[in-house]
Amino acid sequence: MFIKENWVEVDGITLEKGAKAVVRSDKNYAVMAGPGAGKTELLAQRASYLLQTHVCEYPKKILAISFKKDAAKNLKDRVNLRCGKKLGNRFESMTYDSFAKNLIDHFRNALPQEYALKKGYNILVSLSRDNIRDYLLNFEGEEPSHLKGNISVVRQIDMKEFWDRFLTRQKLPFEEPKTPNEWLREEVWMKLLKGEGGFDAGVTFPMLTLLAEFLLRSNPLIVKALNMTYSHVFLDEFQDTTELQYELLKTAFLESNVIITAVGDRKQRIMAWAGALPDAFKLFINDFNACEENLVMNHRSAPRLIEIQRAFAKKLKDSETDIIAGDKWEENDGICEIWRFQDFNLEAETITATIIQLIENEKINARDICILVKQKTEDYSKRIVEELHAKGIKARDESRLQDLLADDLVGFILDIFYVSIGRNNSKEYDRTLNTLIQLKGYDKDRDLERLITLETKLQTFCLEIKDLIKEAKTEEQFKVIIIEVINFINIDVWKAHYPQYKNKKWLSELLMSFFRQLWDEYTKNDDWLKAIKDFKGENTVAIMTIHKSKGLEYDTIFFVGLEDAAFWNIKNQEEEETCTFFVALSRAKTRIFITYSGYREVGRNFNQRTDNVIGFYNTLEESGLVKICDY
Ligand SMILES: Nc1ncnc2c1ncn2[C@@H]1O[C@H](COP(=O)(O)OP(=O)(O)OP(=O)(O)O)[C@@H](O)[C@H]1O
Repeated sequence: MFIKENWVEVDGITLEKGAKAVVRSDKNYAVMAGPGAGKTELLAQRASYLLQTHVCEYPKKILAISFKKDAAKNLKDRVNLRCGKKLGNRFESMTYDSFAKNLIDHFRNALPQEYALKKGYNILVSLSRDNIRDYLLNFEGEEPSHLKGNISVVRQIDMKEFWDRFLTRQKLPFEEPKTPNEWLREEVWMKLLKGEGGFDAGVTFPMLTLLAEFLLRSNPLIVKALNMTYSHVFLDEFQDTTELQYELLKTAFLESNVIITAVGDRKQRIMAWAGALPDAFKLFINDFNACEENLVMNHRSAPRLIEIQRAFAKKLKDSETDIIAGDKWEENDGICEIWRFQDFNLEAETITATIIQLIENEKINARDICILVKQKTEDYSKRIVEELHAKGIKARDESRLQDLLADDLVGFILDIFYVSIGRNNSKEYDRTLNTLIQLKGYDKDRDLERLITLETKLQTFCLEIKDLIKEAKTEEQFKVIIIEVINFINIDVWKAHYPQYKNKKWLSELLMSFFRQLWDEYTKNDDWLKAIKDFKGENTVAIMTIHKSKGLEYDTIFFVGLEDAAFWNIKNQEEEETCTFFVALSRAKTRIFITYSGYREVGRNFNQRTDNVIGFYNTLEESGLVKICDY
């Protein structure tokens, strides 16, 4: 244990002055900092400080809430790295969605009777709007009197708008409905909660967030329990907080002693379409009486790239101007080029040739290269992927696998596989053993005998399945191995530690999806080691949308298709689209290549234009730091 005064940053990291103050603070803080400022590192150091000095006193915990599963996992991993798994056990990192879901799953029975959610409910990703339409067409119940018995009024409601916005617009409980929309909202909610009227019982995450907020508001004892569990709360990417999420946070923590640290960057607010508040920081500072801190470092990008980011920050009327690059860079480091092509075949060939050159000559790992698109990954990257594959370079759309790869159980099973195929002197082995120790609740200093027994068990099991893995040539045999692993790890213990695995349906879908992906890789490679590496995406160029790239960083970024069709809504939401492009720009450490192709088979007209995105080109060119190449 450290005395507060003696604590210094862990692992040789030096934080800038403002960040140091936040790490040691006992006040609510809003930390606003640009890309690469080290917001994740700040949170990891703060967690280490709080846990190592016992400011977060045992058995209290720290709760960290992020938007994406991989961000939550990255933060958890970073904390474990900085202060060890034992202290890291008291750091819970989850997404907003899982925070709401955990509350509901733990306390479902405490929901007011009429809002009781059926056990085994589904999570609805998108509404079956057709379901609502069918429901209305077949409606035989008592029609609302104020609609004068005319259900056709309700049938005219814009279902998309209804589903996207209206369904979760208002806090629970419902008031007496006054309009067709309000009547339909209550009908749909009730049917979904109970799984009646042709609907399966299910809710969307925004509905779950509303329910969780209502649950807390109706049960002060649960709020008290939360406040007794957590002494500190961290909120990542705070600029993207939605109104529903913010209300949940307020109900949970506003009247408590919990100390909140919210970090984010207004310039990276790209979730307005999903309901992000216009200025979440301002609300937080007022409501929670939070102090403000602005960070000035950019540890990620080379100086010339920071300069270009600054031009876009200005466009976004961001006050911060003097961002400082890390000291590993020379003043003139950083490459930004605009590549203009007549057609997308040449674009694919040029990108591929450059990637080969980067890998072979510059020794950049394929994993440190990313192809970014605004949307429709397949449409914009298909030709490039074909070209890369033809040249023997792996590339894949990461979006589908992001959640799977961030899952603890999937990671653990993969590690066991890796160890079993003979890699027992590896970090994977240490990780597997440490996880088992943690799940069993053993103490490394006191439970020596138990530790030896556990390690022997692990080694024996890995030897047993080693032969099974070697012989597995069919899908059935592979399935048997997965079942063996699941039996070995005792899924009930996992469920006790990680509540998300209590949901049977979700768990079986997760395992199925993992099973299919890994088997698919094996059939392609006929080699388990390669299959595991490919599954993890090692030596693979990543392809994703800007939204999926949030929080990530790559040595080199290829942004494909700075064209009107990609930013089709820019006229209506210029600020949000600028933020989105800003996120793309700021993922690059060393280089970013931005492409335009006169002909590309996307959109209505395959001749691509740049009239609406011309402002982006102008800002890039005016920076004087961008080279333009015509092919
Ligand atoms: N104090 C520090 N000293 C040196 N490197 C750092 C420091 N803090 C962070 N880094 C490194 O800088 C990079 C960016 O850090 P991080 O991802 O935490 O930034 P961020 O503020 O979350 O960025 P973004 O908002 O763009 O996602 C990472 O590679 C990280 O390891």
